[in-house]
Amino acid sequence: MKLTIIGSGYVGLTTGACFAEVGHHVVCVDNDPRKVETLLAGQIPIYEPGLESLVKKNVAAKRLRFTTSTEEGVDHGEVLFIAVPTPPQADGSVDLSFIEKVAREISQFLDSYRVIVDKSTVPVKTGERVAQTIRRYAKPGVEFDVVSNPEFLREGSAVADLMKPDRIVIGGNTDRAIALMQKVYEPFAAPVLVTDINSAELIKHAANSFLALKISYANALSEICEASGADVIKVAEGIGADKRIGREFLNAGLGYGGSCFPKDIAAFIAIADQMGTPFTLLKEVQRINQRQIDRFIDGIREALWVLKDKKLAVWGLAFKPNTDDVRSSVAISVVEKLVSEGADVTVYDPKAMDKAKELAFASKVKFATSPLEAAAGAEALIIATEWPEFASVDLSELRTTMRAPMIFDGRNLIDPVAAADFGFQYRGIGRGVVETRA
Ligand SMILES: NC(=O)C1=CN([C@@H]2O[C@H](COP(=O)(O)OP(=O)(O)OC[C@H]3O[C@@H](n4cnc5c(N)ncnc54)[C@H](O)[C@@H]3O)[C@@H](O)[C@H]2O)C=CC1
Ligand SMILES: O=C(O)[C@H]1O[C@H](OP(=O)(O)OP(=O)(O)OC[C@H]2O[C@@H](n3ccc(=O)[nH]c3=O)[C@H](O)[C@@H]2O)[C@H](O)[C@@H](O)[C@@H]1O
Repeated sequence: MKLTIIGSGYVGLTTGACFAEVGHHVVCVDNDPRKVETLLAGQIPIYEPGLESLVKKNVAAKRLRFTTSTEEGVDHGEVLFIAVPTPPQADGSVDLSFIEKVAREISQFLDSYRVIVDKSTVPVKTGERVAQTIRRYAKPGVEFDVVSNPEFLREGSAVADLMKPDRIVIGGNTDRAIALMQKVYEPFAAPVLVTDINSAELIKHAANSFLALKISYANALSEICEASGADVIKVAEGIGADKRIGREFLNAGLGYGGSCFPKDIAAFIAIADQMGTPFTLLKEVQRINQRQIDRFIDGIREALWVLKDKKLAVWGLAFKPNTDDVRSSVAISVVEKLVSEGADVTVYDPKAMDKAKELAFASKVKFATSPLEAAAGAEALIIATEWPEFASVDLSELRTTMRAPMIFDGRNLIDPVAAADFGFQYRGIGRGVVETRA
């Protein structure tokens, strides 16, 4: 099929490449000329495992191309996917101006039937607004349908998630549009759930909120574990073994971050308020998430006594491993907090340093080229992102290079007993303080 993706970021580019991989002919549109130039030059603007080879292969096979022209995209695709940003506003509600703009742009070039699919994460009832906008600006009589097809991929495993999704949700109001959407997804051999548009939109916010709720549940447990001397990892294993609960997303840590959970939970709260059905449970989820980072910083301050002029190493800047994405990264919030209290911070991340260097905090920290270089002379090490490379650092070398042996492990990455054996004082999340045994 001929498909168009409007917005070629983390979601649009990966989706476009995966659609091309299963045989569709895909045009990816982006209104950022620099991004399109980069893509046309054969480079990938983001780090996502497996994406570069997929893009190159499908560009070479002439199933994937890039343009800045929405007109070309509308002309090409029988189905037009919208994958533009839906950022938060100050009050938590979504800024839908990118979606509205694309709807107007599409309507300008619409000559014959198209399915216009919202893949961006949007509040319930956005589809109705998109249809209304296109109807208002398009030529009279031109036919189209609007569909909601939320995306559930995770950064860091986006290609795998797209190629083998748990489910595909198609929210549509006409058989014609739903049939075309089923054809798009046929090659993926995944379970398809067909719903009305409003339900599909709600599924996305409800799914992300539930995952965030699971994380906050684990984080709330971590506090009781610390107070009682229990181990949150064992508790998570114990409850997660029940299939009705499941072990995934019960990892206590610094709280959820990234470009999606914080904004989507705020957006769901805002739309529920607007509907007159306040979702107060989610406000508690947010509160626990904030409390987790505050407690972590309190723990560092309590252990180190004074933060001013302390030489600290921070491992990890990305909001999670296997990505270079630093948007709303909790790791960066931790660094900013330490810097604001006068600490002398050196940071290292395997993939996210270039993106981090573009942010305001960058001028106030030093960037190292390896985990051990970051830790050289440090009076404490803070682990903020659970990159596998950090788990394999030689603890004996780490001990030798640091000035004082303290590890604050915000992601429970290091084995506390091993750390203690090598002479460290170790503080994880929900696992108490383990004193040095060396
Ligand atoms: N990043 C993720 O893991 C996931 C994101 N989502 C949702 O997908 C949407 C997009 O997110 P990302 O891909 O992360 O954002 P992104 O910022 O990486 O990409 C969006 C792209 O849209 C382009 N764009 C903006 N306005 C445009 C226009 N008028 N015409 C053409 N291109 C335009 C931007 O230049 C940018 O390249 C958001 O609603 C997000 O919540 C959903 C699932 C996963
Ligand atoms: O809507 C979205 O954009 C996406 O948001 C999340 O994906 P993503 O943000 O890429 O990453 P996650 O793996 O979900 O992690 C989000 C945050 O939660 C944290 N997390 C995750 C799991 C856990 O057990 N504990 C925990 O603290 C991570 O460190 C990270 O900061 C969802 O998992 C995707 O299904 C969804 O499509």
